[in-house]
Amino acid sequence: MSILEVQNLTKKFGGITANQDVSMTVEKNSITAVIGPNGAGKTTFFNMITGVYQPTTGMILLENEKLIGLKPHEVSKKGIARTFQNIRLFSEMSVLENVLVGMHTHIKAGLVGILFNLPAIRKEEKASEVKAYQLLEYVGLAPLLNEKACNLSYGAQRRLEIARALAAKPKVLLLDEPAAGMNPKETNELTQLIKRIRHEYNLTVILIEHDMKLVMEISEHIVVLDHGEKIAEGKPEDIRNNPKVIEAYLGTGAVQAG
Ligand SMILES: Nc1ncnc2c1ncn2[C@@H]1O[C@H](COP(=O)(O)OP(=O)(O)OP(=O)(O)O)[C@@H](O)[C@H]1O
Repeated sequence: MSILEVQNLTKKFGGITANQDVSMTVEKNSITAVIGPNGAGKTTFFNMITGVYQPTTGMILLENEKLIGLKPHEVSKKGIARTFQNIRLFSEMSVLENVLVGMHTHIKAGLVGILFNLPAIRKEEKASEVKAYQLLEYVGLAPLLNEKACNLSYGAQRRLEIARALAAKPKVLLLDEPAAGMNPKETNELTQLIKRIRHEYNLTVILIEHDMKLVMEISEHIVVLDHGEKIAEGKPEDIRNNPKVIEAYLGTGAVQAG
């Protein structure tokens, strides 16, 4: 059963066509990778799904509901969370506070309740802290809950971003280059974490990633973009041997030459 339908997405920035007529169907509870050379249009594609950019043309449906026209926080409320290529944590805030920020879409307290410190609000805050702590335990960061985010190692910051995204209780989680800058050990831990999250949070995961080992190990479905267009899609074994894909990565003539 599909959860996300992307139909004929095109995005133009003036004379540049960043995405041209890109379609994709994402199965519920699956892991899909979006790959392609630098500048292929991958981040633009994520930005359209998450409401950062509106497509020039095309349609996006989450469980048959249209997402076109929604702002990023509205898309998040519908159930799509993401992490960013360049880590976007609140660096001066604690690890726990960063996760609490991710929960704000689900906290019911109104301004009046917060201002007057009502008991019901205090109870809700306490419950949020417990949930945030559980998420930190899950990603292995509980011992560091009071540490400033900027003091964490690179790999730990990426895991914190994932915990913060999970705090929004998403149905679909988009990860933009989650392994960028990680060493092989951290990448391996991340791979296991993504696999666990998918099962235990009943999530659908879509990731942009340049680390092909991770992509091939983790994905059930791969979509390949080049110059803004989808040039291939399929299972890892099909993509690995697809001449168009090899050519896109290695340059024209590579397939014939190889
Ligand atoms: N806001 C923007 N204004 C103008 N052009 C843009 C904008 N965002 C992206 N582009 C252009 O769209 C094209 C696709 O960029 P995009 O960042 O989506 O590629 P990418 O596949 O994510 O690249 P990378 O792997 O290097 O992150 C590029 O030519 C880029 O310069």
